[in-house]
Amino acid sequence: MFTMEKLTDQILFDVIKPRPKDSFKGTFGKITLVGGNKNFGGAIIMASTAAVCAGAGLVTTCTDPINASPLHSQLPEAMFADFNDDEQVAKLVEPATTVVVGPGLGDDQQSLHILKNVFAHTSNQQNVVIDGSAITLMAREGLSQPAGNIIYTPHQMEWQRLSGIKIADQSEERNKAAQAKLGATVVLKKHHTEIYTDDKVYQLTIGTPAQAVGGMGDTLAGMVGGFTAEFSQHPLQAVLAAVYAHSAVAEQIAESQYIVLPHQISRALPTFMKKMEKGHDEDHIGFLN
Ligand SMILES: NC(=O)C1=CN([C@@H]2O[C@H](COP(=O)(O)OP(=O)(O)OC[C@H]3O[C@@H](n4cnc5c(N)ncnc54)[C@H](O)[C@@H]3O)[C@@H](O)[C@H]2O)[C@@H](O)CC1
Ligand SMILES: Nc1ncnc2c1ncn2[C@@H]1O[C@H](COP(=O)(O)OP(=O)(O)O)[C@@H](O)[C@H]1O
Ligand SMILES: [Mg+2]
Repeated sequence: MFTMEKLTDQILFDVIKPRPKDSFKGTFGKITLVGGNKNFGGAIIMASTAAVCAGAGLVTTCTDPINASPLHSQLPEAMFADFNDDEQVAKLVEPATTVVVGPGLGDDQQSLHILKNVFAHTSNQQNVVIDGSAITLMAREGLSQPAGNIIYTPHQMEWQRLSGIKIADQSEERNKAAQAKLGATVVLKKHHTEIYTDDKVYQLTIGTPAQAVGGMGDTLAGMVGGFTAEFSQHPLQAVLAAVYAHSAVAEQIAESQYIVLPHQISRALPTFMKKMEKGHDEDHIGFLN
């Protein structure tokens, strides 16, 4: 059987490198995020903020039009599209390095229609991060997995819905078997998140209950999206680094705060990543200091 490999900060140094001088925004990937219905606009805004702050080159957010102004007031770097416009969404999904679908999408008929449209336009060259409502809808409606390098980011209940394994029965063996059936990467979120891949199972050994705040997973989905778009040569490493960085930054913030607001992680990322690009030689004790 597989033994879990514990993730260390080495994954950050492996993935986060100085940017090449001869580069432009296109070098760092295009990401299209789809989600945020009338009630859950915050979820897709948090995911988009994470993607921008993680360094994705071009970020487009497909969401309910009611969220356009809040999105732009929080995050002028992101472009907006109406998620009800099937043709426009298709045009934004097709060329993306990474697609993130699900944060705040909701689970009604409109949400399902939007999800099916996204799934119809992904391709195998892309990373497709499937989170939140998109996982719940896939499970409920029995949707087939779309084309792409698929990365699911379920919490334990979403994983129960998708895999059929009850939370109490979610052992490493059962989870691995379910992952193999899907042929996708599964980031099973909980205290000490586990990442199931074709070859190995990884475990996060950092992270804090100060992260138990709504929007924390939406932020992770945006970071996973941002990292896979930006560090697209090594998508699996990028996923692992995003998961590690998310909790490493949270732990630092939690040293002086009782809870961590998800957007604070995103806003701390540019400074955090600057420290990481210098590699192991530098004194990196206290990532945010
Ligand atoms: N500001 C916003 O707009 C927010 C929107 N959100 C969106 O709301 C939608 C529904 O997601 P939810 O996760 O809230 O609801 P779900 O109904 O999908 O999952 C929550 C249920 O799962 C159970 N559960 C068991 N183990 C759990 C675990 N380890 N972590 C979390 N829940 C666990 C909970 O008790 C609860 O019954 C998603 O699209 C999500 O992205 C949430 O992210 C909250 C913030
Ligand atoms: N007690 C905890 N310890 C460590 N991490 C936690 C804890 N509680 C929640 N988290 C993290 O917070 C995130 C919650 O994700 P999720 O439930 O999808 O949130 P949301 O959908 O509200 O954004 C996951 O990354 C999870 O690992
Ligand atoms: Mg979630």
